Amino acid sequence: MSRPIPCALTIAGSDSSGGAGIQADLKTFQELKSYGMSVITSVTAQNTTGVQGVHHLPPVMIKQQLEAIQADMPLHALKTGMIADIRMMKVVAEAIPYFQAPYVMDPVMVATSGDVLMESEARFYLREHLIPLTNLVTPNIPEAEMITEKNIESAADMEASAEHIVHGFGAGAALVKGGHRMGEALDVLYDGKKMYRFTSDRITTKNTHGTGCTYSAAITAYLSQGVPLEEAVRRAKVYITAGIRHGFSIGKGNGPTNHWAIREEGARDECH
Ligand SMILES: Nc1ncnc2c1ncn2[C@@H]1O[C@H](COP(=O)(O)OP(=O)(O)OP(=O)(O)O)[C@@H](O)[C@H]1O
Ligand SMILES: Cc1ncc(COP(=O)(O)O)c(N)n1
Repeated sequence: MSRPIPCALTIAGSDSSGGAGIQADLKTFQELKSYGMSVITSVTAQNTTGVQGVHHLPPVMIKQQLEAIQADMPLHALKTGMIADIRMMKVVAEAIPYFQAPYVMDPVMVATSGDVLMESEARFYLREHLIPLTNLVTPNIPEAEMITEKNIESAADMEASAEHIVHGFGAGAALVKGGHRMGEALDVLYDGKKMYRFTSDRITTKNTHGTGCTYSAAITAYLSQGVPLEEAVRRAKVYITAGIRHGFSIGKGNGPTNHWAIREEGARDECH
């Protein structure tokens, strides 16, 4: 019998410049050979310099998109990115259990440019109602600090934060990303039993628009193919590191990562 086609879904905002959000996720799914689907939460007018405008879709339209997929499409893993307010989060929280597929949450709060992408009071809803539904949450350091209300200054603090997100808030696993620290690019994964560290050399570049979206989309793609969590993160780290290394100097601000970079680099394993 032939294997089913791996199907992955992103529930996120649209980035008109194509480097982050829905566009980054679909490019990543495609590159990693999972069939990509999308539920759009908000449309942003955005480029490499920042976010110029945001239009939120009515929650009923988000619900309709989710129902359209539930009614007809197979699904093997899903992720969420930008979900700006509580009304949208409620619709998503109701839908997730019906998919019965691994759920990866990128808790998008603020863009690289500093623009706010989630209402501040929504973070409590996200923490109480969405995090317990996840198989994996992928906060960067400021997001992990926001969730746990504790400062992170060291690698040990990152590990404590990942444990807190799992045991304190009910995430299936937590990947705390160190892109915002100096030194090597260290991420820590805690799966409820074991702690793992993933590191790569820090690349000097300003082209990091969409790194978090792309990384979580790569993890989702691998999970949709049945790859176990730790291995999915390991492979996704290789993918995002290549993407950052070959990022595009386009636009006047922070350029996007390169979603096909892994083809240039081959399967070189760059993370340890
Ligand atoms: N300059 C860099 N060199 C190498 N790896 C990096 C660099 N910046 C970020 N990373 C890696 O990219 C991945 C995304 O991490 P990051 O902390 O940037 O997420 P994020 O802040 O959510 O991303 P975004 O920029 O989309 O908000 C992590 O694996 C991180 O270690
Ligand atoms: C629609 C959308 N979703 C997510 C991000 C975060 O990505 P980044 O932090 O790299 O700007 C973004 N800028 N836009």
